[in-house]
Parts: sequence; structure tokens; C-alpha cells
Amino acid sequence: MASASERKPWDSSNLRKYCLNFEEIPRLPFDDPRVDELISSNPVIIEGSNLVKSATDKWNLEYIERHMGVTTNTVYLSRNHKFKYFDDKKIQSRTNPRGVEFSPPMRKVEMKVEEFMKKLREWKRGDERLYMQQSLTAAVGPNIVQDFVGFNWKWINAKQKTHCWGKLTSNLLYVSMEGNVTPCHYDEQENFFAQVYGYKRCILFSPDQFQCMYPYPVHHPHDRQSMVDLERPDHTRFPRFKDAKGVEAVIGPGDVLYIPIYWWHHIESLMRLGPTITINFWYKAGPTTIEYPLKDHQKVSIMRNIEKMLLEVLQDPREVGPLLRNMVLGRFD
Ligand SMILES: CCC[C@@H](CC(=O)O)C(=O)C(=O)O
Ligand SMILES: [Zn+2]
Repeated sequence: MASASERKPWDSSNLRKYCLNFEEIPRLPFDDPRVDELISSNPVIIEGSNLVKSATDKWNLEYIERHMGVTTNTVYLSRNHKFKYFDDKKIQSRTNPRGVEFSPPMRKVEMKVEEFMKKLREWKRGDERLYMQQSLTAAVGPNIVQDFVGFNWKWINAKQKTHCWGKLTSNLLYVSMEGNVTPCHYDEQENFFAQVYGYKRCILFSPDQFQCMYPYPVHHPHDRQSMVDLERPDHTRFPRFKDAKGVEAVIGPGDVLYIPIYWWHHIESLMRLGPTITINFWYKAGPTTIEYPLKDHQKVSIMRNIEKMLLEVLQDPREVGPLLRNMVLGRFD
């Protein structure tokens, strides 16, 4: 029988079940030279960086409640466990080629931290789930500001420099209920995803899996999100999804997961293991060097620009699909 210190804090009963199997994301000590070899083209979990040690040493829900400050925080509410992002600037009925109004799968409210924590404590089955996703700014309480200043900026600034990333655009604080899921999507920024409290399962797919992931059209409110429901994939509509090759890991306090720009990621707070706290560090991409053959994420960017240009000239998004179909079907096989 493993001792308490060796006993894993979680097991497969805390994980949701999916139809795919995943390889493991590599884990490396922060000072291992292979970390920099992997970064910018592969995800990696970096151990022992102390990136957010000033937080992992102290932060839990009680500390956040006491020190988050008096400003309101962005909280998403969902009727189920999925928190699927949508761009409300893209919600116009005409951009829905199936002609139905877009019904947002979750709603955004502004909430004081005390109210958020109270709702978490009193939550019962059937209630809307909650997920706080708040940008860390100087408006938070002084203790949190002090902890933020205490992050290992020397280490992460050196990473930003080594990999020629652009500027740090934001640090988001995520306080999630157990079992919450952020469905599969990609972002257009580099991401250091620092786990502070609790355990999250991260499933990632490379940009070269584009044809298996079926992203929504760029003009759709769910732009950058996969149309495939990982829990109940529609293999008729999305036949190539069964061939998707992904990697996964469960990260815990002190782990930093590097999520490369344009990499698909599905993130779930483990079930029945309590709330989780994460801080992410989003960086603008570095300068694009054009070398042939182009990288897969560069082709995703090209496809995005083609869709945007077509919408610009066609005006009606319902004409984008037919024009692309007419352009390629039977002509490039
Ligand atoms: C709003 C999404 C937050 C996060 C996923 C998660 O931790 O639930 C993520 O996707 C990212 O940091 O890019
Ligand atoms: Zn993301």
C-alpha cells in the first residue's frame, strides 16, 4: 500500500471518459536544457520553476476571498459543466448559416468575490455552475499584488526572451468548481499555464490535427472552438475526429504547462476533487519567420485570413462555404 506521500491525490475515477486515448505530455525539471528545445513547438510540463510559488504557498479559496479586493470579478455561469467561450461581438443572426439564433451556452456576470465564494459554498446539483475568470490587475487587494510581484519573473522573463515572444498581454486568475470543463479550443497567444491549487487535466492537440478538430467558421461566435463534443462526438458529421492524436497530463500545484500558440486544448478540473486555482501568462507571438515548408500553425493562420477576406467581400457568411466548396471540389484531388 503506497504511503500517504506516495499515494496519488487522484485516480482515473476523477477523470471524464472519452473515446480517444492520449499520449503523455513530457514533464521536465525547470533547469533541464530540453525544456527550451521543446518550447515553441511542443507542450511541456515544467516542474520546480517556482513561477507562482508565492501563490502556491498561500492561495486557497479562503485566501482569495479575504484578499481579492473590493472590485467585481468576471464570473461565468453555465447550466452544465461546460464553459464554452463565445465572442459576443460575433453574435448576429445572419452569421448563423443554419439560420438559427445563437444561444450562448453560458452567461457572464460581474460578482464580488464574497458573493462568488458564497455561491460556491451553497452550490447544489441543479444550480448553475460557476467559473471565475478574472484578469489580475492592480485593482486586486494588496496581498495578492504582493504575491503577484513575488512570482518568479526572472525565470519567465528569460523564457520570453529566449523564445523571442512578444509582450505579456495578461495574467488571468481562474477559480473553478470541481468538474468544470473548458472545451477544446486554440488561442492565438503563447500560454504559460501555472497551476496554483487543485488538479486539472489538460488534453492538447497539435495544429496539424486541424482536419480532425472541425473548428467553427471564423465569423461564428465560437470561432477558435472545436465543433466536436469530446464527450459525445458526432462521428457522422465529424468523421476524421476518431483519428485525432492528442496528448494529455494532469497538472497540480507548482506545475507549469506550456500551451504553444494555436495548440488545441481541453481543460477540466478533476471531478470530486474540489475547486482549482490557475494563473495563466499569455504572450503575444514572436515575429513570424517565413521558412518553407510552412509550419502547420502558419497554415491555420492563412486559412483564418482567407475566411476573413471572403466574408469581407461576400458580406453574407452563408456564401463563404459554398464558394470554397465550388472552388476546391473536384479540382485539387
Ligand atoms: C478561459 C479559458 C481558461 C483556460 C482553460 C481553463 O483553465 O479552464 C484556457 O483555455 C487558457 O488559459 O487558454
Ligand atoms: Zn485557452
